[in-house]
Amino acid sequence: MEIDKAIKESDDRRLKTKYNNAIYVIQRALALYSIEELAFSFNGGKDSTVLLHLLRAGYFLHKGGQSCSDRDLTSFPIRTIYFESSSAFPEISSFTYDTASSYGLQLDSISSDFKSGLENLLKANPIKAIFLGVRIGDPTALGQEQFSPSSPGWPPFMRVNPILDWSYRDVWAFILTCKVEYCKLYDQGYTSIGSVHDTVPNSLLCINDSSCNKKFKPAYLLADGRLERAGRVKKLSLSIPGHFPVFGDSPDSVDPHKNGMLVASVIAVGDEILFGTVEDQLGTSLCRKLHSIGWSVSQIAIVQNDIDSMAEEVERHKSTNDMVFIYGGVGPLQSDVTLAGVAKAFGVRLAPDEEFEEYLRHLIGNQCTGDRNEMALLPEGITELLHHEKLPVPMIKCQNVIILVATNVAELDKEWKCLTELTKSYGLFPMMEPFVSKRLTTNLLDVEIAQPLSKLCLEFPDINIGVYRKCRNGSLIISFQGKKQVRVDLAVEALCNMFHPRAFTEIN
Ligand SMILES: Cc1cc2nc3c(=O)[nH]c(=O)nc-3n(C[C@H](O)[C@H](O)[C@H](O)COP(=O)(O)O)c2cc1C
Ligand SMILES: Nc1ncnc2c1ncn2[C@@H]1O[C@H](COP(=O)(O)OP(=O)(O)OP(=O)(O)O)[C@@H](O)[C@H]1O
Ligand SMILES: [Mg+2]
Repeated sequence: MEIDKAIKESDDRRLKTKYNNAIYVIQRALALYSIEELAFSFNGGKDSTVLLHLLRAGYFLHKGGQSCSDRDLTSFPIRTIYFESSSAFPEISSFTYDTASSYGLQLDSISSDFKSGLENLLKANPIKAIFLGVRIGDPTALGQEQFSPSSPGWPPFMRVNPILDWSYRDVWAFILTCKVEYCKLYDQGYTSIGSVHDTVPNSLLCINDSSCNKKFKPAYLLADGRLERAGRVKKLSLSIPGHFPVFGDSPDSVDPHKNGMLVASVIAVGDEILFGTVEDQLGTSLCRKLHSIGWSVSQIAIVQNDIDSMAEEVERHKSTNDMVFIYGGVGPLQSDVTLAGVAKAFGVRLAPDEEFEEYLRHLIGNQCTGDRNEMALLPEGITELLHHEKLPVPMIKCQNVIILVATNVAELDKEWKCLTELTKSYGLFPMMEPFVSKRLTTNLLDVEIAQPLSKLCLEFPDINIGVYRKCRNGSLIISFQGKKQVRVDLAVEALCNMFHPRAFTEIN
């Protein structure tokens, strides 16, 4: 069997381990179910292409056919299902059909949606388990194991995921080592393929030539596999945390989300802040930075070094804010609970991350007394590492939660600069229209201005009007913050018109 031979002859130890594990899962499935009870979900994508070859190898080895050649396997007995769609790329469809015919697959093309297609399939056939090319990191892989029953509400079958623990790099290592054919779209910059409506070439592979024509490098050259879905076109939607809207023009409500405003929150982690031993300066600095890119901040929370408290806080913040920034509690100490708290909030495990381990290897070399693998544990399937050449360790992004490693303001300044540069290249989060502000000072009493200000707030819901004083008996300072200069000016003018001409003085 050529595949098995190619892997055995390769000196890529990691690939051999991944291959052996996948073959083990396939052989378990072949032992547990009869051939008629199994199906393979194939759609011509790179992951299902890898799975096809693993299944052929696994079936072969299961049959004890070590000495057979590829050509002996002219037909493959596991029923193959393809959910055909009119919005699939023609290259994907034709690759699927061509591959099916080259490898003698019994292809069932299903033109209904996944759920009803599966219902009919299961009614008409004794199928009990379906092989899928799902990998950790795919949005649909959350919470799945190598054998996972279908979700509630889906027809009952076992999902078998032999390549669940494979990374993007592993997939390409397999394809290139075994020299198997793949859909040509992957040579044109596509790195993960959905429908024609939601997939474009991955801009991280773009090469601009002298004639300004866009060209793309092949998918296997993508350096950071976590960004394989960067070519999936995002569906913008208002009011959903983590989904970034385009800034709206007509603010008409006090809810910042409804105003098209993006809202962040900040979580500081550390008993030392709560003991009062250490003064938190990063929170204030971060608010200022977020404000400078037009984001509003809903809350700064300080959390003790405790996984459950951390998880509860993250869970609350991530569902009500577009972005959550966390600092503190990252490292190898027993008090460093941030990553475990984030993993718990998302309901995923902490798992060793090969790439993060590589960073640690460079950073701490042989000084590590514990298992570096254990130190490189990150929330599984939801983590992106945000590398920047100026940072020794990447920042960590888990969906709409960004974990910063800064421990003081100077480090935060540097990290923020890197973050905004990365944002410009990869669109981590949008830079919004900056706020404009005006401040007035007055010797009027708070009881005198309380009512007029309440009225003003109702009249200008798009302007944040705040009042504070620097000492109990000092003058009042009134601040106006908004996105449109003309609205801020109008609010200021409206307030001034309610009192005598010299009641307010503008300050910087
Ligand atoms: C054979 C098969 C079985 C599936 N089983 C489930 C399931 O049990 N639960 C579920 O939520 N989605 C299931 N899905 C849907 C996938 O999780 C996912 O939505 C789909 O593969 C790709 O989705 P997209 O085209 O919306 O990106 C299944 C899909 C296929 C092809
Ligand atoms: N239309 C479909 N028909 C049959 N199986 C499908 C279909 N869409 C998805 N699948 C199954 O779900 C798996 C995961 O889909 P996913 O899109 O993540 O991977 P892929 O299509 O193989 O590769 P890529 O990530 O490059 O698109 C596939 O490997 C395949 O097993
Ligand atoms: Mg796909």
